[in-house]
Amino acid sequence: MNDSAAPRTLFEKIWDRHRIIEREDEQVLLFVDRHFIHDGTAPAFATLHGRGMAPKAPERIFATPDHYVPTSHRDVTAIADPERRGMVEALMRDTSRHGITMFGLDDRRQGIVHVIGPEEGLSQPGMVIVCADSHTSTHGALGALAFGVGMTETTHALAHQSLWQRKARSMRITVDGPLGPGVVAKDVILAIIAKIGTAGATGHVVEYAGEAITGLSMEGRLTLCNMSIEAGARAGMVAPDEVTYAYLAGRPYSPKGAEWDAALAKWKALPSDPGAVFDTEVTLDGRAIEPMVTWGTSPEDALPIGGVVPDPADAADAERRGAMERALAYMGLEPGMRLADIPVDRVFIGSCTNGRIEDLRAAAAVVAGRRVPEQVEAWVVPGSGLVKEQAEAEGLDQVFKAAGFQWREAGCSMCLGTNGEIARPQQRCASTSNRNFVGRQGPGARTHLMGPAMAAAAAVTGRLTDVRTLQAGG
Ligand SMILES: CC(C)[C@H](C(=O)O)[C@@H](O)C(=O)O
Ligand code: SF4
Repeated sequence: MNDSAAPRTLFEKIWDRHRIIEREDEQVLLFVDRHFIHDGTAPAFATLHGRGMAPKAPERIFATPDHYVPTSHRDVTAIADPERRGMVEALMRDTSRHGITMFGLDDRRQGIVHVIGPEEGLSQPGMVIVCADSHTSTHGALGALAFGVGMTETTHALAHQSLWQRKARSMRITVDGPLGPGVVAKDVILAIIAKIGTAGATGHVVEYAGEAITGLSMEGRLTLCNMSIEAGARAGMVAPDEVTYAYLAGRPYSPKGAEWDAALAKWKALPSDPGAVFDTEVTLDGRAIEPMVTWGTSPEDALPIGGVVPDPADAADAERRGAMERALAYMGLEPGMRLADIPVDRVFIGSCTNGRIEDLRAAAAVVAGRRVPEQVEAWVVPGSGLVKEQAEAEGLDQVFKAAGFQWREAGCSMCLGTNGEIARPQQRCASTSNRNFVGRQGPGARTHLMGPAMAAAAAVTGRLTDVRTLQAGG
């Protein structure tokens, strides 16, 4: 406990509460409240078993298969590729051997690990949360310190329910508001990364603040924190507030009754104190943010949809010019082309960035009464089985299917394509995921990142489109 009077940040408060011991080299052993695992975690269990060890606190570990699962069916034994089937089966074996809660393919709660943690109420304010996955930053939206770890650290976390960490620097990104009509969390985070770059937050834990942030729903905050890692941050977080508490109330693993009241009292003490000092401060004007799309092969290659493909000749230096030239060659784009003239072949609405119910509602609102042109293949992949169920209860699946979309089962799917669901070489995909790297959605596949309503607009027009032109007409 640290009761010192010096004002502290949210990050510092969580850090102080979880320190066990500190080494001479300043590494701190941190207690881990929650450990999420997915179907890529088998190597950590293999190491553990090789040493004759077992997880220390199986009740703090929660598992779901997401990266290797098909979204065309739910039958593990029918996964044709033996390696992919093996990854899912390994998770089933490892979790059942150690009594770890598993949301398997036969469970309606299965889904992308970063969707189901918040959805189940497992991710809570003030927690330290880890997972062998870079987008663990997502859970910071609840006011937790959540970060991705490698396989060695995962093994350590399984064995000891703690982790050696060096304290990161703190950064506050303040986005003043309000946001304009049609501008969503995805646009905010793409605008932030376009401004500070993919290394802009390296070595930092980011706290997002300002009217544009506090005005976001919990789902918007999850989208925002999800992509913190694309700015190089160790973690991203939003201070817990009434939005957070309303989201968590009544979720399956949220505290109940007197425990809820006690938790709430603790959570309310978490937000950064007035006068708390951050190592780095960044400010953006939320009113100036417009619907964004990426044109290149890095999340920082993002521009407002009203813009044109940039000219490498205008680059600040030779290195940037080279990178832009390579990106444009890969993307098959010419400088000066209007972004809104770029045709798409595929549309992917899903992922841990934008596969939640509000994302599907926003997309369906644009799709309703419209049709996907024949040459476009459009998919909706709900982030979890419960998101899918909710969407179906609201009739959203019918809206998508009537427009010509495929309505799929939950998983990572085309975000990364480790389950085999990829775009073909040179196919251009409007995608609500978080990475547009070379080959990310398949060898030679070209990814344009954007928000869910923007992806829906691309689906029904067959090209990148300013969604506001469709929304204005109702
Ligand atoms: C497979 C996994 C380790 C990886 C990650 O760490 O993020 C994946 O989820 C991704 O999005 O690229
Ligand atoms: S949806 Fe994409 S970004 Fe998220 S965990 Fe899966 S592969 Fe990674």
